[in-house]
Amino acid sequence: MKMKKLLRFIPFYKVTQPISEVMVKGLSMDSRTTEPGDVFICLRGVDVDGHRFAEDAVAKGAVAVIAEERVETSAPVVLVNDTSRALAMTAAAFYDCPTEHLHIIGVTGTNGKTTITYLLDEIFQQQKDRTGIIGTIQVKIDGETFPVKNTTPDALTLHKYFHHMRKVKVDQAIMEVSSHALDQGRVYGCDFDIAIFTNLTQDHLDYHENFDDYLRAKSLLFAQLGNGYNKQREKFAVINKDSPSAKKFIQSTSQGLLTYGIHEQADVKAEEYTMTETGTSFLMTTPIGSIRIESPLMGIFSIYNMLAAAGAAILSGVSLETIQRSFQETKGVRGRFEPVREGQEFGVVIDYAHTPDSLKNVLKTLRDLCKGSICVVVGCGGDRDRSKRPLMAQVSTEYADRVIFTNDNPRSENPRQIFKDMTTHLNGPYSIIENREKAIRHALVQAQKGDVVLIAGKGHETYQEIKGTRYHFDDCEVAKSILKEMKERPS
Ligand SMILES: CC(=O)N[C@H]1[C@@H](OP(=O)(O)OP(=O)(O)OC[C@H]2O[C@@H](n3ccc(=O)[nH]c3=O)[C@H](O)[C@@H]2O)O[C@H](CO)[C@@H](O)[C@@H]1O[C@H](C)C(=O)N[C@@H](C)C(=O)N[C@H](CCC(=O)O)C(=O)O
Ligand SMILES: Nc1ncnc2c1ncn2[C@@H]1O[C@H](COP(=O)(O)OP(=O)(O)OP(=O)(O)O)[C@@H](O)[C@H]1O
Ligand SMILES: N[C@H](CCC[C@H](N)C(=O)O)C(=O)O
Ligand SMILES: [Mg+2]
Repeated sequence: MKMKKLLRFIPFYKVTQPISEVMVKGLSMDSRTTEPGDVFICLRGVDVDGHRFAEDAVAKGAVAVIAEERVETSAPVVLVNDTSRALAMTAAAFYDCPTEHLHIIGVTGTNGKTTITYLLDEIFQQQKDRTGIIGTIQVKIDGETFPVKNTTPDALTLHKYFHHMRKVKVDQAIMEVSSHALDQGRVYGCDFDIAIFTNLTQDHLDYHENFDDYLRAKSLLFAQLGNGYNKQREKFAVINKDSPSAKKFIQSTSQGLLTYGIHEQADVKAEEYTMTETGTSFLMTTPIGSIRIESPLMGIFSIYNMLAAAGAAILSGVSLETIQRSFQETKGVRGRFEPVREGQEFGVVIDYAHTPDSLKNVLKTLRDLCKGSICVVVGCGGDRDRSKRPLMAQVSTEYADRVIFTNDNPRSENPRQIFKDMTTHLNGPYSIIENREKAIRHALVQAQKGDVVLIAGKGHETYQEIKGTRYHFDDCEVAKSILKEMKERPS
């Protein structure tokens, strides 16, 4: 592709050398993986400034550099005012604007994003649509899976996946949009057709300065709705009306609106809901009619997730009967309220709750269902929001009968410091067993008939990151093997 064509969506830029003869084979934002013929884009990162690596990239064969300031290099430099946006715009140009041709649903909010994307995946697959999912667990395009580094990939990787989705004729692209991604412009220029807001509670205050900044980042998805290249299709925001932040999200968009909720007046609403040990039941009222939903998914938070998914599905033309069937047959999502059954007389649940609000929701749900006592095994991630640690610890002692604090992913931090942050002002009994396997074993061995053990925080994760190394660790696998051992050698 000609350099000029690559730059066609960037409204104005300056060049240090003529670029009319420059031919581009690819794009790179990382000098460590730059290949001959690439254009290197210098991003101002959270940790380092990519401008420092322009020369390295050119030495590796980059034919031009896109930067915000002059950099010492023999290759032509294109000067722009914002390289994050330039990355998104050149990625769109290079991959021939895939988002313009795809029907894309974006989901944002503190909790529920992964679950909603999988609920939508199941709904669309009921009607034999081809789907593409991008999110925390993996990228899955028409059944083919790819591992992920981030919940929302950088703009370049994202456009590669969108391009692939277009090639394999995906009907519905469904993706999670994190606040980091919105703040860093990873989805800038993506032409979302539907944007879903789940809820906003505390998380990521290590990255965002305060709650308002976190809210502002999340609301960018709605503020940017309709800014894409395709003006033909109507865009919609799907908003949880029961969230205290609903009004701010509604105000941030000028596009179509569909609301959902349980308590407030909303377009898609759950009424007459009941919970049992086998799931949830409610009457779902919608602009196209009412239908009874029976689902194996547990907890009020699951009803919210179903309402959000139903809202987006209705806007995408799916019938209520298809939605009903899908919610009834759902397999749930890996690591989200996932039961582990090895014939034991007590319940074991694996859940990805790693925020105060999600932990509270899951524990409250268990409290409503469990006749015995509840034991929680939980920790807090290192190099992440420190201020959520005491809150998660407090929720644990408040809603569980037995509390075992253990390692999550300590990352570069000393686990003792994490436990200290969790427990300094904590009332109520708890124990600390640093080794996660030992903590799970302790909880399972102590459990009595009718009790429930909740293993929280890591859900689907298959690793534990300690001091820069990722060791294989899978809560479900560990719990299963201990339960099997207990069955074979009862004490
Ligand atoms: C803190 C954070 O968000 N970091 C993200 C960010 O990286 P960064 O800005 O720190 O990059 P950097 O290391 O400073 O480098 C700046 C630039 O220099 C380049 N570079 C760097 C070194 C070098 O030798 N050569 C070189 O060219 C880099 O490629 C980059 O372009 O941009 C990268 C590309 O998009 C992300 O992969 C990376 O995510 C890291 C791995 C991360 O852990 N992020 C988490 C916090 C995150 O984003 N989480 C959300 C989900 C949260 C949730 O919902 O719970 C997510 O979407 O995953
Ligand atoms: N609607 C909801 N409201 C509150 N908590 C929820 C909701 N849905 C799920 N949860 C809780 O949050 C946990 C994470 O759910 P899920 O993975 O769907 O969220 P996410 O937004 O994708 O999280 P992440 O930001 O880590 O990717 C679940 O395991 C459950 O405990
Ligand atoms: N997307 C979240 C996941 C947290 C999961 C938890 N297990 C942890 O490692 O803190 C984050 O990166 O903050
Ligand atoms: Mg997720």
